[in-house]
Amino acid sequence: MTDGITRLEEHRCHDGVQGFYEHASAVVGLPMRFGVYVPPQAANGTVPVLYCLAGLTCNEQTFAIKAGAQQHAAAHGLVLVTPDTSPRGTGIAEADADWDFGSGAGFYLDATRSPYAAHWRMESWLLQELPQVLARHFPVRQDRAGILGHSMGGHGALTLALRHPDRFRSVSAFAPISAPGEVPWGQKAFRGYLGEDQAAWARHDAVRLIEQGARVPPLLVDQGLDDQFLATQLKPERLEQACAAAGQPLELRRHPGYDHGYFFIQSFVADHLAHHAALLRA
Ligand SMILES: N[C@@H](CCC(=O)N[C@@H](CS)C(=O)NCC(=O)O)C(=O)O
Repeated sequence: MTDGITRLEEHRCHDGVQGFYEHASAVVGLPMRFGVYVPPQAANGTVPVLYCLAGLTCNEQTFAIKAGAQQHAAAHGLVLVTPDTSPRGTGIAEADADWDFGSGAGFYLDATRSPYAAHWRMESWLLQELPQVLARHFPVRQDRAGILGHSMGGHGALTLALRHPDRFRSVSAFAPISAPGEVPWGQKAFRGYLGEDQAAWARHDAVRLIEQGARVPPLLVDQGLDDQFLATQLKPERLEQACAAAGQPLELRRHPGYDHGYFFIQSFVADHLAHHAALLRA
């Protein structure tokens, strides 16, 4: 333990440090893990922070290991934070039954339904508690935060930014679940975590939030056209329609031949880091 966080691993990486940490989360009521990449520029003072949210079945290591983002964070002087995707070790047997719900599938919201409400408090952890932990232990500028995510994490990046526009200066996504209330992954999660209240679903649905007037800085979204989840779960055209109708700036790039995985992400991650750096360092 070091004043509230446990250091699990640290590795030199592109002249900075990639670490993985755990802290006793009061909000979640369990230990929570996260990765932090500190770029070399942080030796001279605090730098902007970019939260990187991963998808279903992932944890705090997945984006850090597979996306290849550190070299670009080192070039731009950004701290990268990779939170775990759900509480772990909750003792709720049904939470480990499916790969697309429960453990590894927190959907970046606070559950209101039993038994999940006790620990599935990902939004409060990410917005309230984790930033304070980061401020105490890492050289981050609290007033310069961006957020990106992949798939379920893309949903998280879009909805957290739309719900808390004062907190994020830059937003982007890879293959996000754009309209969770309309697709099986999102419907299963919302039913399990929120119940049948459609108004509650809408508060965590990027398309619905934009339709209802929420706005964020210009969005960058990349989507592979050979993504096996494109038509059934992701529906980028719904995001495109909502943004066009609302006047929300969106650059949606469709890439022939790319699938859903991290080889797609690492092919375009440089553009995302540049997008965030331009807005965070301005
Ligand atoms: N387990 C699912 C796939 C889950 C999946 O593709 N997860 C994505 C996020 S939604 C991911 O990033 N997986 C981890 C990886 O590719 O390393 C299946 O078998 O269809």
